Amino acid sequence: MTTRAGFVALIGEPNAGKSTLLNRMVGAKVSIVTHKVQTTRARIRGVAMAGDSQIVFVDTPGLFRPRRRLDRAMVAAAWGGAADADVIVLLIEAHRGKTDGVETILSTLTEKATGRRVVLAINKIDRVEAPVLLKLTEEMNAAFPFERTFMISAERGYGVEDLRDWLAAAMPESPWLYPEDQIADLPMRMIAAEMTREKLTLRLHEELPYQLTVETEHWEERKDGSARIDQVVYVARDGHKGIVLGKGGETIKAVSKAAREELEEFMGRRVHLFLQVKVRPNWLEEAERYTEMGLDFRDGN
Ligand SMILES: Nc1nc2c(ncn2[C@@H]2O[C@H](COP(=O)(O)OP(=O)(O)OP(=O)(O)O)[C@@H](O)[C@H]2O)c(=O)[nH]1
Repeated sequence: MTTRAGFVALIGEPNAGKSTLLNRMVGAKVSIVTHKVQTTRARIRGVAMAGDSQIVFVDTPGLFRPRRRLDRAMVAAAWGGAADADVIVLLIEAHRGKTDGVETILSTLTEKATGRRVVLAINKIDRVEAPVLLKLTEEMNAAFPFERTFMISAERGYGVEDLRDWLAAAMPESPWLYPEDQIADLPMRMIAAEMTREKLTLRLHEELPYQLTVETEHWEERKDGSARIDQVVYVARDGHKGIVLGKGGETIKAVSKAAREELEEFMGRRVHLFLQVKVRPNWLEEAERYTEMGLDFRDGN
């Protein structure tokens, strides 16, 4: 079996129907959760399986309305995400047509996405007559060389399968990027890890050890409707462990409580959060240090 896997950046103005479309392509559970993510930080919005292809949809938070400095950084990151994607899908609304917002996106695409695979999806076709749709298609294709144009109604499901199948075939040959049994809760796992990381940052400020990462290792749905979440905070050195734990475990306890409260609010149910701090040295850096000392670490000398 030849498997395919890759990244798709779904871009468009707010309200274009991105969440609705993802719902259709990925499955309700994931998108309901990720709808709120639009305004947060997680990059992966959902993973769709189609035949032997795995399509990973990446988020473009705050792409077109940069207000504050943070937003501008996010826009840059979002474009980074779009530019790295195997395919970019621009979603527009049939009845609103080529708005100012769409024109801004088109000029950014022209500037940053030349040579990329970009397709157009005109959504909400249930709201317009055929001639309007044809005129819009012409107008859009005159403005940018889209590889394909899809006409869809995300809400009613028209044309969504065609788009998904096309994307599936457009993915590069590759092993799957995520194990199938993790796909459903992958975005939630990442969001949960981000929340803990944010609480650590808030608490430690500049003391926050570099190379600190948070991973959600285990996620268990309990019969009583609550979730048990186990996370590991990885630090690069033993000394960093003490900083994260704090005196008598004070810091990690406060972080855990704050993260749990935010998760409970986000998920609308009870959460049991367990944090562990582990040292995971940066092997590459270690290897380089050894190499500098004349030892070839990688050969096991
Ligand atoms: N008529 C019609 N309405 C649609 C269609 N697809 C989405 N909508 C509606 O458009 C609105 C916006 O859809 P969302 O999926 O929330 O849009 P979004 O792009 O994710 O919005 P943001 O999260 O704000 O960026 C909702 O009220 C949807 O019900 C469609 O095919 N036809």
